Amino acid sequence: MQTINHLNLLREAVADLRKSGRVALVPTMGALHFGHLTLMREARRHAEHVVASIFVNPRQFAAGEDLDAYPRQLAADQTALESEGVALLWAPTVEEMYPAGFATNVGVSGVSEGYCGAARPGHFDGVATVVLKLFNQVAPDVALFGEKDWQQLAVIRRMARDLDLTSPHVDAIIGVPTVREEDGLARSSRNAYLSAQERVEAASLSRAMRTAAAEIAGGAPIGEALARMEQAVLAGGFASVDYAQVCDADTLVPLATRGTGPARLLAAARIGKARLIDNIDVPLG
Ligand SMILES: Nc1ncnc2c1ncn2[C@@H]1O[C@H](COP(=O)(O)OP(=O)(O)OP(=O)(O)O)[C@@H](O)[C@H]1O
Ligand SMILES: CC(C)(CO)[C@@H](O)C(=O)[O-]
Ligand code: BAL
Repeated sequence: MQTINHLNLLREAVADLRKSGRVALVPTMGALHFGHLTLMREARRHAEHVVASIFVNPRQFAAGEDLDAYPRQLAADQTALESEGVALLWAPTVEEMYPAGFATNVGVSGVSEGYCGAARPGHFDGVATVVLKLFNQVAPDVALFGEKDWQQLAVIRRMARDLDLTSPHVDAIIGVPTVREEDGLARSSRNAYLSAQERVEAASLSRAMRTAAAEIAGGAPIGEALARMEQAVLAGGFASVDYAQVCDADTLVPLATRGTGPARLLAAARIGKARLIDNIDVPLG
């Protein structure tokens, strides 16, 4: 596996790969875990060559967030990617991604607003800007993202439709189901912030979400099920719940009552130094 830090070298290397097949892009911020590696494996089912990127994107961290503390472990990540058969790692510096004078911002209205967009001002502009740059830099045939970041996936899909990011750039944005620990906790680089006790308590989020989704599917009023869920998450050891909401799975418009289309329960909650997010399907009753 080649690790590349300069855009001109990236373009040459990707052009070489393209001679012998399709290229899949898997963008990450590093500190790789089994969720990421699942994305790499899935990518290999869609293309002959996998390009992974590792870039801790300053523009998607709001003021006062964990940009400096975010785990960085390039050598271990390289070993893991190599063993997954990744062809090329794109690991630009901040200066390479955002040269002096950089002045463009990509904003996606609607789906970016609310939920994590409300709690993290500017976050999804930062995500959309860097993902559009990554698409232009790599020009992949397909790109893969995790459903763990459901709102992020909705933002990227909206941007791809709106900005005509179709072949030969990106003709497929593929969402990969959330990979979980045995106790249900969604795998996340930020789980590394948890103490041993917080790690045990953190499972209460997905547990309470499963209960709420089942209650709603069984006919319970959404507001009441969410109120019980919040109580359970706080009793389980979380300090606060940023949001807990049932919404239309595609548009993310909040639902007060369960309709007939796909619905998703989205939540974010804080425990210790970590702010964890999760989402699950709300099945039709
Ligand atoms: N548990 C998981 N299952 C499936 N995909 C995942 C999982 N965790 C992360 N991903 C996906 O991997 C890609 C890179 O994510 P990222 O590097 O931010 O990792 P992360 O674990 O989500 O970190 P963070 O703690 O910052 O949320 C994203 O598309 C994300 O949705
Ligand atoms: C998509 C992404 C790599 C953009 O920086 C990031 O938001 C992430 O890791 O989910
Ligand atoms: N996994 C989403 C990236 C972020 O939280 O900034």
